[in-house]
Amino acid sequence: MQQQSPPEKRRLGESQLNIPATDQFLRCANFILPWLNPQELAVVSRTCKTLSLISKSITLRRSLDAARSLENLPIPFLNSVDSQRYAYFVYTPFQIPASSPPPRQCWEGSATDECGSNGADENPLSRIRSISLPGDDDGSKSVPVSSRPYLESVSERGRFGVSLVDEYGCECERCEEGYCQCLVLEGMEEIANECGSGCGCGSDCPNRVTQKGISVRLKIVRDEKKGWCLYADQFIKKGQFVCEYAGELLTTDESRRRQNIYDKLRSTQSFSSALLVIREHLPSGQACLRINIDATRIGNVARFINHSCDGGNLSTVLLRSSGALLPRLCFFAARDIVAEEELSFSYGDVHITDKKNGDNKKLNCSCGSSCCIGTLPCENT
Ligand SMILES: C[S@@+](CC[C@H](N)C(=O)[O-])C[C@H]1O[C@@H](n2cnc3c(N)ncnc32)[C@H](O)[C@@H]1O
Repeated sequence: MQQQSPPEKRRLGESQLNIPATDQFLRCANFILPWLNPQELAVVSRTCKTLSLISKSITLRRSLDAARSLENLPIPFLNSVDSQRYAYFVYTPFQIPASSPPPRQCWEGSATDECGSNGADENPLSRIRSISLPGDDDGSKSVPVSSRPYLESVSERGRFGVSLVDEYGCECERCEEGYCQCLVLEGMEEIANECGSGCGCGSDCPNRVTQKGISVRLKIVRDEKKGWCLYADQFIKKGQFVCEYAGELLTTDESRRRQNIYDKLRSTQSFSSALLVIREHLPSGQACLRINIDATRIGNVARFINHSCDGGNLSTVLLRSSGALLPRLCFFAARDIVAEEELSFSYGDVHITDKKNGDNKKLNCSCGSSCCIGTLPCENT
């Protein structure tokens, strides 16, 4: 009688058993460790030499790209000041709805290629006259927002985008650079516009400058006084798009709740927050709408842009694209910027005057400009 070959299932099982235990261990470690945060990674690395080596290589690769391959170019961390190799946060190139708790995101070298989903996609917003960026203190800083005819849309850029769509948009098959009805939407004169998901044109439309992601070389450099700072790593021409301020969109109640937590954290440990408040003012001058973007836990490289009392070298533009309901805050070069220059903007011009309660909220400013006031701008959120 002819002997039957063993069933397919059994053969697979046998070949799995043939993988040496060390290989299985390494595969497992390489799969799991990129999902860990720095504290968890440190704990794991103390357990054995192999895990220590894997953790070190993950740390090195993380320091080479803060953007986790989610931008067009890698954005490295450089630190000659202390032992911190990188800042840990979940990366999103776009505004996303608030997420509590923050999702896990695979981060080693190439997040999406090697680890599949990057976690942030598990997470399921006129006229503007001022922006406030509460720092580690309890305050926010108001700055005037300039408006210029630049272009964009969040929703088309992928799964992170907030897709609150209206039906406005051009019907051009191919828009001319700088000329399209989208660039001047009626009743939206205070906000810069660009083509977007409500338009007939495609993603290669020349009037969608900010939809193509970060296209200038940037780096994140550690400073003894200011912490991490965003630097230009190439010449950036005046008017060129640099990046948008991406993070979690919060309700005002939630932004106040988080700011209280951040303030407490700052009083007990070295902690940097990046909660930006954008205020829309009525013609009467009264604030009527605010957009709160928190890049502290989930954000992009804009969270590393520090304050400068002289206004800095970046201008902030509130930008709305056709088809997207909410505007986004985008940074453009306010003048020609040379490589190795720190990127900065003014957090505002409101300073704590309350002598009784204000002192513990005041943060020293180290912008180094000739007009430095000595403390970071702030106001109550
Ligand atoms: C949006 S974060 C900027 C990135 C921050 N340096 C970091 O390490 O994450 C804002 C915080 O950076 C620090 N910072 C910003 N501008 C500064 C300045 N001119 N001088 C000193 N610290 C500054 C403050 O701690 C502030 O609360």
